[in-house]
Amino acid sequence: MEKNLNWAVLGTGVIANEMAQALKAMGKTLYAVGNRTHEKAVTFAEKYQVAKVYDDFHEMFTDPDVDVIYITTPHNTHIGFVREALKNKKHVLCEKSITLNSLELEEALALAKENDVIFAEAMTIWHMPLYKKLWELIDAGKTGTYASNANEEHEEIADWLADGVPALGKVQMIQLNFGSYKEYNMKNRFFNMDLAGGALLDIGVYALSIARSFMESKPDQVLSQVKFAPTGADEQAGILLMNKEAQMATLALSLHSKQPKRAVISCENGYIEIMEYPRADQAVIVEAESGVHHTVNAGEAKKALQYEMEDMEQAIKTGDVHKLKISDTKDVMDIMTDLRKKWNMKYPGERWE
Ligand SMILES: NC(=O)C1=CN([C@@H]2O[C@H](COP(=O)(O)OP(=O)(O)OC[C@H]3O[C@@H](n4cnc5c(N)ncnc54)[C@H](OP(=O)(O)O)[C@@H]3O)[C@@H](O)[C@H]2O)C=CC1
Ligand SMILES: O=C1CO[C@H](CO)[C@@H](O)[C@@H]1O
Repeated sequence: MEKNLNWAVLGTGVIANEMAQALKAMGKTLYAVGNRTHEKAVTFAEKYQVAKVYDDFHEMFTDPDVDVIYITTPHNTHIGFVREALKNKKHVLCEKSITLNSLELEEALALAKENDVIFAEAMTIWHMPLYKKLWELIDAGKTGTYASNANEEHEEIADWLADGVPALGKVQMIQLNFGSYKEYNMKNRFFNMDLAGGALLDIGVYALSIARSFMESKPDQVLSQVKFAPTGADEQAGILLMNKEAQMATLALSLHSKQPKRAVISCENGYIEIMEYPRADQAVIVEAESGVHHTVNAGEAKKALQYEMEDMEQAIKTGDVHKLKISDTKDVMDIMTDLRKKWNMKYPGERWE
C-alpha cells in the first residue's frame, strides 16, 4: 500500500490556516504544527485536529515521523528554516518568495540534492489546472496551426478543435497588472524591511511566474522603474522584460493601490485574458481576426493549495519533479535578485555574494 505522507506546518498565520483546510479537503489530516508563539500552535492544533504540537518548533525538523514540511513564515526567515529541514532530510514546500535571492536558492537546491529530498516553492501558478491547460494550448498551436498528430501529446486538442479555438501562434507580448492596497503598518510583513517586505517578493513573484511560464526562455533583458515606500521597501514598480526570442512582458505592480490582477498573453492569432490570477479557473481567448471569444475553464480557484500539495506529494512518491517547475522558480528568482541589486535594495543582514 502507498505510504501516507505526514505533513507538518511551520507557522499558524493566514496561509497556514488555508493549508490545513486544504489538507482536510484532500481527506488528510495535518500531522504536526509548530509556531514561534506556542499558544497559537495549540489553538491551531485544536481547530484542525492536528496530532502533534511541538513545545519548541525546531523539534519539527528532527521528528522522524515528519515527511514533508510546509514553511509559512515571512520571507526573511525562509532560508534558515529551509536549511534546517533539508539537512534533516525532510522534503520542503516553501511559501513564496521561496528565498530572498538566487544565492540562497542555489544553496538550498544544493542541500536538497545532497540530502536526496525535494525542495519546491508553493507557487500557485505552477499548479492550477487552468495554466496547465493554457500552456498545452499554446504549445500545441505555437506554429499557428495544430499539427495533425498534436493530439498524441496534447490530450485536449480534440476539444479545442471542436470548440473552434484557434491555434494561437507564437506568444509575442504579455501584460500583467497586480495591485493590492496595504497600509504602511510596521506590525505586519508587507512594508517591513526586517521581514523582507515590498511588492516584488510579495506579489511581483506571481506576475513574473506567469510571464516566465508563457515565455520560451528566460528573459535576458530587464528594465524597470521603482518607487519606494517610507520604509525603504519597494512600493510600486514598472518592469519590462525581453528574451532572446524577442517575446516581451510588461508588469505593473503596486502594494499601495488596487489594480485588477489581470494577465493578457498576446499571440500572433489572438490573445488570452486571465482575470484574478494567481488563483484563476477561467480565461477568455479572443481571436485576433474575428474577435470571437472562447471561454476556457479548468479547476477551481478555491482548491489552489490542494493542487500545490497534490503535485508535491506526487513528486515525492514518484521522484518526477517536472510539475514543480524548479527551473522556472530559479529564473524568476534571478530576475528578482537582479532587479533589487539594480535598485540597491538590500534587506537587513542579506548576503548578495
Ligand atoms: N500562497 C498564497 O496565496 C499566500 C502566500 N503567502 C506567503 O506565506 C508566507 C506567510 O504569509 P502569511 O501567512 O500572510 O503571514 P502571517 O503574518 O499571517 O503569519 C506568519 C507566521 O510566521 C510566524 N513567524 C513570523 N516571524 C517568525 C520568525 N522570525 N520565526 C518563526 N516564525 C515566525 C508567525 O508566528 P507568530 O504567531 O509567533 O507571530 C506566524 O505564524 C509569506 O511567505 C507569504 O508571502 C501569504 C499569503 C497568501
Ligand atoms: O500571496 C499573497 C496573495 O495575494 C496577496 C495580495 O493580494 C499577497 O499580499 C499575499 O502575500
